[in-house]
Amino acid sequence: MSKSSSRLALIGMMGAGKSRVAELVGQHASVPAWDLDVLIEREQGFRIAEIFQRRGEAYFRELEQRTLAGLSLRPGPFVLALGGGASVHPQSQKILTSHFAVVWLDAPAEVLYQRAYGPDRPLAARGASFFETLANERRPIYEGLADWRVDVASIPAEKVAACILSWWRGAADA
Ligand SMILES: Nc1ncnc2c1ncn2[C@@H]1O[C@H](COP(=O)(O)OP(=O)(O)O)[C@@H](O)[C@H]1O
Ligand SMILES: O=C(O)C1=C[C@@H](OP(=O)(O)O)[C@@H](O)[C@H](O)C1
Ligand SMILES: [Mg+2]
Repeated sequence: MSKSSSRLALIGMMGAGKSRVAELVGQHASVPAWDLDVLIEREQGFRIAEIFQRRGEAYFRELEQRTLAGLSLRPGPFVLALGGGASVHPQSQKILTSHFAVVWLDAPAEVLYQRAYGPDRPLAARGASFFETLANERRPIYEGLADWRVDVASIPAEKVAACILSWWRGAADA
């Protein structure tokens, strides 16, 4: 791989397992695992749903972009779970393309919705039909950014993490 592969970014729709799998990859590879949403919540002192409610989605998207830009300056190795919408911002796409090995966790929208539905995710709370439309809109973006895609529909998070780690090690050696 021509770009740096010492920073690994997990992208994909809500419910794909990015947060859980990043933790597992971090543990198995003995590298730090960061979660963009957690970093934003810590910095802001509010949960994501509260940030959406108080400041709106556009404000949250700027926070995602700024936080990702900050992380891209940190030396690797580390693994980062993005939020599902964090790879939509054009500036974030540039950062991902130039500073990260990018893995897309993919599954059909129905599967992801079942996993994502709940009060913590304001956009999943808008219902299955909105979720599916959003997933279809974002699909080409994830596809364009990904160095590798993994189908997470019917394999457990532990196995997803093992597959990704093995791919990452291969990418680092390439
Ligand atoms: N491969 C998987 N198979 C089944 N459930 C999973 C898998 N990966 C994650 N989950 C579960 O799905 C939910 C969403 O996972 P999470 O890591 O928060 O996803 P994301 O960060 O992509 O939104 C959690 O309850 C998690 O335990
Ligand atoms: O897809 C999105 O727009 C969002 C995904 C969430 O993260 P996960 O993908 O980790 O659930 C979180 O950033 C926020 O609720 C918005
Ligand atoms: Mg997450």
